Amino acid sequence: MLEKTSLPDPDNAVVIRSLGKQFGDKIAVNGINLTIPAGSFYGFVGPNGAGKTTTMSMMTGLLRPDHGQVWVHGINMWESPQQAKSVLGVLVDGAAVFPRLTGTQLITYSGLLRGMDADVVAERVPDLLRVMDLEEAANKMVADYSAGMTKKVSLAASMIHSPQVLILDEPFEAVDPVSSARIRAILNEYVNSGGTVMISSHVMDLVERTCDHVAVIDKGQVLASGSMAEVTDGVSLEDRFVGMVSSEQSGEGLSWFRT
Ligand SMILES: Nc1ncnc2c1ncn2[C@@H]1O[C@H](COP(=O)(O)OP(=O)(O)OP(=O)(O)O)[C@@H](O)[C@H]1O
Repeated sequence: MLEKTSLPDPDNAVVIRSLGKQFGDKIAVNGINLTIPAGSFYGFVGPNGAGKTTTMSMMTGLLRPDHGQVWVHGINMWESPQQAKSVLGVLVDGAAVFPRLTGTQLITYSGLLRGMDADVVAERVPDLLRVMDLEEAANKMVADYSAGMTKKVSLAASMIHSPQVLILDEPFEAVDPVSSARIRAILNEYVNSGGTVMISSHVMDLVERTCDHVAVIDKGQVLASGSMAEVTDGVSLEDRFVGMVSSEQSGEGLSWFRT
């Protein structure tokens, strides 16, 4: 179910063609093609080390690909990075969080660095702190936040400028179920209003319930992509995922791990 190569269409939120990255001998991403339709809630799944973070880092201009191209709403990421990045909100593993800022400062500076009007930023910051349930921690340093709180403040920072496309690497990891449900409701509203969201996750049930499109990758290659119905083809995403990925992997149990 690999997608056909086509010219980038600005109506698509993101188009990726032949994207590749190698670290030493390790081919992390091996010629990925993906098309993310505008207005879709797109899940990106794959086992540990499959190449999700590397792909998302290249899609968002944080990591230069060895080869291949990325267009965001028709703008070439690596030819016009500033223009392409202006339509993106990004949460990617390993990106700097500036732990000595407070939550309020982190979200505020994210908006100001995006060139937003200070009054608009000041209006939006309390809204974001409220929906992320971070009001009480607003004036604490991010260094003192829990893992889930850090995830939520980073997510708020990625949303402050109301971008056209959100690329979120594991946005719900370590986030409690109440916050997770609230954030998903906000992202759903955003998608219903025409925004595009791509999330990576290991929680198949969450991806199946939340996303309308999905891509499965393993060993740096796309195994399947398309609408959720096309990819799952009548079985659960978890069964489909395990079926696809385990047929690629071999391995026996631990014969010595017994009581
Ligand atoms: N900076 C780096 N230097 C060397 N190898 C790297 C680097 N970044 C990633 N890799 C390797 O590239 C492969 C893909 O890693 P990546 O982080 O993209 O996977 P992932 O799908 O996001 O995994 P996970 O689900 O565990 O977060 C892995 O084998 C990883 O060890």
